Amino acid sequence: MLEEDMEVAIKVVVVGDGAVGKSSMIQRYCKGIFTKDYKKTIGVDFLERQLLVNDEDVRLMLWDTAGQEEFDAITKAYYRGAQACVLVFSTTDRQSFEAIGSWWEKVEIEVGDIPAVLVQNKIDLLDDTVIKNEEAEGLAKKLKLRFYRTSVKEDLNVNEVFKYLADKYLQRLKRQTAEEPEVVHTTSNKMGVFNTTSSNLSSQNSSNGREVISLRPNKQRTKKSKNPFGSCSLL
Ligand SMILES: Nc1nc2c(ncn2[C@@H]2O[C@H](COP(=O)(O)OP(=O)(O)OP(=O)(O)O)[C@@H](O)[C@H]2O)c(=O)[nH]1
Repeated sequence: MLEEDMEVAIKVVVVGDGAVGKSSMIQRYCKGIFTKDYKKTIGVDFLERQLLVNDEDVRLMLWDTAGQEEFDAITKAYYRGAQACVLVFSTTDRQSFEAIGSWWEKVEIEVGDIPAVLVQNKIDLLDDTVIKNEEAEGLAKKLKLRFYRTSVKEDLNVNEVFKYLADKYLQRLKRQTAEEPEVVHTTSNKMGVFNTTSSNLSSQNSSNGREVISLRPNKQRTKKSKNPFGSCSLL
C-alpha cells in the first residue's frame, strides 16, 4: 500500500495522427459518450477520471493532443511531465500506423521511458483494415509495448487500456518508493504521488535543469466520488 492519505495522479498523454480517435477515446472513457462527428483538436484538451486500482485511488489526467503536425510545437510542450502514454493508430489509416515510431520518439525525447501502450483503434472497421495483425503485433514487440485493439465506437477495450497503464504506473511507483522510502515523490517526468493541497508544495531545480516538485501527504482526504464520470471535467 502507498501512504494512506495520498492520491496518485497520473498525467497521461494520448498521441497519434489526426482522426485516429484520440479525442473520442478520452471522451468515451471520461464521459461514456461517442460522437460520429470529427472535430479536429486544436492544440491540447484535458479530461480526468478517477479509478480504483488494487485498492488504490488513482486519478488519471488525460491529455488529448492534436494529431496534426502544424500543432507539434504546442503539443510537445504538454508532453513534459507525462507519466504514461497511449500511442494510437487507426485500423483504416496506414499512415497513422507508420507514424507510431515517430510519435513515440517525440514523447521519449521529452519525458524518457514511461509506461506506454500501443492501441489500434476502430476495430469495428476490421473488414476495411489496411494493417495486418502480424504487422501491428510486430511493432508492439519492437517497441516493447503492450498492444490493445479497441473500438471506441463499440466501447471495446477502452477501459482496459487505461486500467493497464494505471496499474503499470503504480507498480513502478511502488518499486521506486520501496527503493527510496524517504522520497515520496520524484523528479521531472518521473513518478508522482500528488496531493491536492498546495501548502506543502515546494519546488527546486534538479540537476538536469528540470523542475522538481516535492509533495507531501495530504492529511485531509477529499471524499471519493462513487460515480466514475462524476469527476470528469473539461478545462
Ligand atoms: N468507426 C469508428 N469511428 C471512430 C472510432 N473512434 C473514433 N471514430 C471517429 O473517427 C473520427 C475522428 O475521431 P477523433 O476522436 O476526433 O480523432 P482525433 O485522433 O482526436 O483527431 P485529431 O483531433 O485531429 O488529432 C470521428 O469521426 C470519430 O467519430 C471507432 O472506434 N470506430
